[in-house]
Parts: sequence; C-alpha cells; structure tokens
Amino acid sequence: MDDTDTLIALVSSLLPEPHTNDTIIDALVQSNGDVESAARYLQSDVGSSKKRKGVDLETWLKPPSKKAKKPESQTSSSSAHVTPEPVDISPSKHKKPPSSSSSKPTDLMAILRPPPSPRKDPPRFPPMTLSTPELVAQHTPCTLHLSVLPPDLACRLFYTMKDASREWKRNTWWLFDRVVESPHLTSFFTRRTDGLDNDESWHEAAQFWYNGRPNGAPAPFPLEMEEACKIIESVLNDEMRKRKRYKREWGGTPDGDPLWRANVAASNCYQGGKESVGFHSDQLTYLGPYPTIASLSLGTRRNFSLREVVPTDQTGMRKAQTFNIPLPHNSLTIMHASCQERFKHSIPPQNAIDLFRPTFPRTPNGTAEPSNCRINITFRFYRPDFRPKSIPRCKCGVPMALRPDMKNRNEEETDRYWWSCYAGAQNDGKGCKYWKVMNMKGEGRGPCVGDLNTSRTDENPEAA
Ligand SMILES: O=C(O)CCC(=O)C(=O)O
Ligand SMILES: [Fe+2]
Repeated sequence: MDDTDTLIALVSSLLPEPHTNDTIIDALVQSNGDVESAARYLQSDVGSSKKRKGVDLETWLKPPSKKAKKPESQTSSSSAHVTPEPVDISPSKHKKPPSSSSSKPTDLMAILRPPPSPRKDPPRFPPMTLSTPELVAQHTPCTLHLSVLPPDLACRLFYTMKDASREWKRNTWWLFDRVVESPHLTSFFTRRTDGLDNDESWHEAAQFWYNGRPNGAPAPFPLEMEEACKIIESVLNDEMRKRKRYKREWGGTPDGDPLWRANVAASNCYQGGKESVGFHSDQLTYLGPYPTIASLSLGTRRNFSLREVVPTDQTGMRKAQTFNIPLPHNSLTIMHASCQERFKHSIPPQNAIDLFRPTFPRTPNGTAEPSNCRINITFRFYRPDFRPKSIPRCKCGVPMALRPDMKNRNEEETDRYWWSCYAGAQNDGKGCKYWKVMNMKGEGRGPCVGDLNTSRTDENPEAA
C-alpha cells in the first residue's frame, strides 16, 4: 500500500458509514491532511451528501476560537475544489521519498496536494462504468474475461479460499505514530510446480507481501488454485500475443515457451461492502517493469476502480478519469503491461452489495449458502532477474521496494523506476529514506523484450 491507502484507511476506520475513496481524498485535501478533521468533516452536514447550502468548507474547518491560517497552496478558492491526483512518491518531485516516520501531516499534504491549477481547468469527466469487456479494452490497459473457469471449479475454489481466509491476515503499517490496519484480509502463495518452494530465498518475497513481517514458509497453491492457474495462463498468453510488448518486459522466454507464467499468487478476502483496498499501483520489487497481472474474482460482485495518473507535463491539458468495472463471480481481469505504470487501482467500499449464491453446494446434498464475501486471487510472475538475492538493500539492511515514477513517464523513453527504503512500513515507521534510480543493465537484469534480436515489440504495432 502507499500513503494514499494509509490515509484513506485511517479516515475510513473513524467513520461509521463507508465512503468512496474520492470523497475521502477530497475531505483530506480540505482538511490539510489531518485525518481526524477529514473524518469529522465527512460526518458533518457539510461533508455528507446532505450538504447545507451556503456553508463554506474553510469556514467549517476553522477552529471556533482561533482564526485559521489559510494553507499557502490553497490561496485561490478554485484550488480547493480540485480533485487531487493519487499520491505519488516520485523522488524527482520531492528530492527524496517521504518517510512514513514523518510526524508532520503537512509533509504528506505536499504530496497529496494537486499541482498548481492552470488558469482554466481542463474539463473534468465524471466516473465512467465499463460494463462490457469491449468497453474495458477500449478505455484501459486491462481486459475482462467473463466466466473464465468451468462453473464447478470456480465454486470449489471459492469455498476453498473462503475457508482458508479464516487464517489470513490484515496487513498493518505505520502512519505517523500509529499502526493502521488494512481493511481486508490477505494471503500469499507460491507454486509447487515452479520449484519456488524449494528456494528459501522466495520466503523473503512472501514476507514482503506481509509488509516485512516474518510469516513462515509461504503456502503452496491449493489444488483448485493450480487447476485454475493453468486455464488462466492459457487465456493470458493468448491475450499477450495479440498485444504490443514493451521493451522492459521479461524477454527471457525461449521460443515455444509461454510468454508469461504464474509462480506466485496473492489473495484478498473482502467481507461485506465496507471492506476495501485504496488506490495504489502494485509494487514492482519482484515483478520488474511492465508486469502483467491476472486477477480472478470469486463471490460477490464488487467494483474495480481504475484511475490514470496524469503525467505532470499534461496536468494542465487533461484530468484523470475514474473507470469503474463491475467484477462478477468467475471473471478474470488482466492488468496488462503499462497498467501499473499509468493507472492506480482500488476496490472502493460500497454501501450496498448483492449477496452471492454459489451455483453449486459444497456437498452434493448440501445447500449453497449465500455469502457477502469476495475472494480475489492475483496470479503473478515474479521475474527470474528480480530474485530476492538481486534486490538492493537500504541502509536499514532491508530489501528496497521498486516503484515507477508515474508522474514523469514519457512512453518508454524516459521511464524511470526507483528503489526506495521499505523499512518504514514496520520498524516503528522509521526508515532510512534511502533511494536510488534503478539501472536495468547496470544491475545485470534482463534479458528484456527490447534486448532480443527479433523484437516482439513490432509484432503487432496496431495493438494498444
Ligand atoms: O481485489 C482486487 O481485485 C484487487 C487487489 C489488489 O489490488 C492487490 O492485491 O494488489
Ligand atoms: Fe493491486
């Protein structure tokens, strides 16, 4: 998770009712990053949907006795109404990544705050629901595959994972001086057939999933997950062959081998509409640049939200749009290469959800009990050139996290990735703040698609 998630989760935890992430981010901006003010604001008449006419937000936020000083960056009233971009920690903008150990909320606001408004704001488009695979493919770097597994396998896998989720964990991390907890359960699996479970060094990758907490050896794929994975690999490879390949994608696949294979999976369980995950892009530490991630949805239908991070040099020209994709039971969303570099994704809280009634009962004579739970499994390909031994360590001695510089990307030409200290996620929120630019060649990584003689980048130049 990143800092936006942290703030959103903390505000959510103070609210009796679920709110959308957009609403919470707006409230955070209005309250200058102060979590408690944002929560109070959302519970007030001003912040709630029952807005009282004529109440000015800043007036409301002012403490009654003292005259509140206007935050310097919000000197114009128009800037107070700008929806902020998702949090970005690009060191190019801030010189060094912000530390989660910071005790000054205003530091984080410097990140949350949108860039200076141009004189005339570019038009803002309301969120758009993408209800068909065609619309998803047209507007996002994702594809949606409905009824991807045989129905009985989808049901069996749902039951297996729902039962297993009793043992799953809520991730925790530090925000200022407090520990916050993720609003959903999570778990991490490695694949038997890939030999990964024989390589102790992958345990480190599993620990990374749990924010650095030691968690024993990761669990192997359950049988149903293995069966589903084979089908998903085949769908994904067919899709990948139709698409443009990026130069920094993994290119070490000998001819005839699948382009992509899953060797780990992470799973999430959302019990009821209140459970969620905030806007984030997945860390690239073991995935490397331009990863493809296959995300299977089982159980109750939830919205998957995607929002582009508009590069800094384009913020005066266009605003990010939010896309909502309803994900029914047994659907596969493939986040294709460039999705993690360009978009943030989330599962926002929902006021109302439909109960899921499985097509098949657990046992032939049993009944299929309705459920408010959604299981998500993200099948991932941890790249051989990003094995744990190759991950640089910061001054705390902890493996660093790899993130793209989303704000300053320029197609593939000037893309940059940053290794940054991850110790602050635990360690009382205190990290060394060390960071450095990733250098693919210098760090001996590859081969990438761009290193191959017969570059697959030209295979389908028409493809998105
Ligand atoms: O539940 C989902 O569909 C998204 C999960 C996710 O974004 C993640 O695990 O990184
Ligand atoms: Fe994610």
